[in-house]
Amino acid sequence: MPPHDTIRAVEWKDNHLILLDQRKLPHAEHYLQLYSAEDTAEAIRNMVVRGAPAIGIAAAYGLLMAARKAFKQYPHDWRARLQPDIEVLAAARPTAVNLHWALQRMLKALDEHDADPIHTLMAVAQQIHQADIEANHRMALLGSELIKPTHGVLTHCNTGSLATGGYGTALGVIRAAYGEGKIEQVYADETRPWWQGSRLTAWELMRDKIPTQLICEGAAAHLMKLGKISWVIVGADRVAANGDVANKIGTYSLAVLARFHGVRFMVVAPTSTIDLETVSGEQIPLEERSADEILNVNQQRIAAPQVGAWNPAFDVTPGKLVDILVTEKGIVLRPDTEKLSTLMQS
Ligand SMILES: CSC[C@@H](O)[C@@H](O)C(=O)COP(=O)(O)O
Repeated sequence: MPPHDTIRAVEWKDNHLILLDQRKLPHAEHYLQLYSAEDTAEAIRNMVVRGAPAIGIAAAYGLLMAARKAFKQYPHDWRARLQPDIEVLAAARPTAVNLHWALQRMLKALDEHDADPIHTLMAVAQQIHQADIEANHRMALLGSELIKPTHGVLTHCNTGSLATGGYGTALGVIRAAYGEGKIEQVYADETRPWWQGSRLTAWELMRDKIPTQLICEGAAAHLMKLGKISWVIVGADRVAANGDVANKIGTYSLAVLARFHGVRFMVVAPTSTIDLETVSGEQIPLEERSADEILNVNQQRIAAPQVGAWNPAFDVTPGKLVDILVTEKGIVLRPDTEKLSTLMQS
């Protein structure tokens, strides 16, 4: 197996959850051991674990730990006792629908198989985890097939092994296409303010020895104008029924720039990220995080005294700016309500 397959940001071992602390990368590879839903929710909120599929997987294991505890302490009314933990997990971050999708899948399985609930939850959590890894590999093949040999591609945020069960969504496509000799150079946005590009994507790509250059988000238009890239390839935190895509702040700017410059725009996301109950991007809850993330770098204030900051963590790219959506069930050109509903029924 190639080295990138060995990174696991989320692991279940000896009945507890192990998370690679992504706040410390790339300087330290430090793993946290978690034993409760509260600690899991806190780890999701604080970005120990991040990326839509990875937080869904972590939440599933969080719910499993909560159920085991409730079942032991309150054998008669353990389901009711579980409710606060479900709510804490669901509220950890608002935008990635994978979190809610994973919790719903766990609860549905409980309703359908109440004979051995803990065993059922364990099996479903592990299945969610494994299915995500398989979906990544499938999407990598499908996405890579679309790429003709090119000088460069641009990606945003981190969508690799760290953001998923393993391998990655957009980064999985980039890995596969690079492996097939179709990409010479990856450009990665540094992704302010949390530096997912500089700290995480660059770390993953350097481990795989894939030629990568970081750019400031502000350099993207110039990069496109110079003809250095033919694709922008990104992930998603939620795809609404009409094809609108919520993803890391800055994704929308890239989509607008790409259309203007004749660069193609690919979104790579498993079907666990598609939310047919959310009609359009306008209804997607977009997380806003603390102004401190912008005002400070490494806990040191860099902004002038007294100035404030607005820190939206996600934006919405209209579906009409998406050239191709790649899912594990297949690809969708210019996603819209009809195409996504057909895809989800397939
Ligand atoms: C496969 S990850 C897709 C998205 O979750 C990713 O692009 C992203 O925006 C992550 O944001 P983050 O705030 O780091 O959780």
